[in-house]
Amino acid sequence: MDIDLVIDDLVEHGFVLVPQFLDSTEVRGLASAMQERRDLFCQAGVGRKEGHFVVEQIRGDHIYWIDARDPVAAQVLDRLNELKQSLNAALYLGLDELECHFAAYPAGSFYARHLDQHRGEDSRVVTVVLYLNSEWEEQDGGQLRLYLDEHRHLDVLPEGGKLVVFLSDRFEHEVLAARRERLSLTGWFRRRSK
Ligand SMILES: O=C(O)CCC(=O)C(=O)O
Ligand SMILES: [Fe+2]
Repeated sequence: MDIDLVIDDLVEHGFVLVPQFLDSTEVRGLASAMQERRDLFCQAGVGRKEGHFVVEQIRGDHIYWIDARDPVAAQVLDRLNELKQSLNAALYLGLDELECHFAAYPAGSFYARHLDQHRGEDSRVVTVVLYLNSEWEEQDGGQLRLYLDEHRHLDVLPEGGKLVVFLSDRFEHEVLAARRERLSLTGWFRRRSK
């Protein structure tokens, strides 16, 4: 990964794809570590605090919040934190904490169009999504649909090892239904609270 190119792309477009952030061995390792914890996954909800509900018509994934010290994810968290340092050095974003979870979308489930920033709260600055699906084909579906503007969208196939980075307040996006279980690690670099 050429970090300077990644940052140039992010500055120019507000998003960037890194097709091989992890190699296939790393993807399999992380996916099986994730599967070992499947009993601990909870159905994801929408909204925060009192306004937090499970609504399968909006999102059908199951998630597991990753502790920053969790050895299972140590290597990948190190890599993501390197990316954060570079983003801060180049763009003065003041990114601090990385909040992240594993997500498993059962076949047929999806996440309707949304923005990642919670209403009235702008601490999520940059979204990162890392896919953990070995041998994913076009016909498996499950694309991340990123709405670039009113007229254009980009469909990203959730192929293992691919990282998508985008500005959290800029792009509405959705996850299309897949024909197989779809695995990922999703995170947000948050801004230091003032
Ligand atoms: O898995 C993806 O491609 C995106 C997930 C997402 O939008 C989210 O968790 O907020
Ligand atoms: Fe999202």
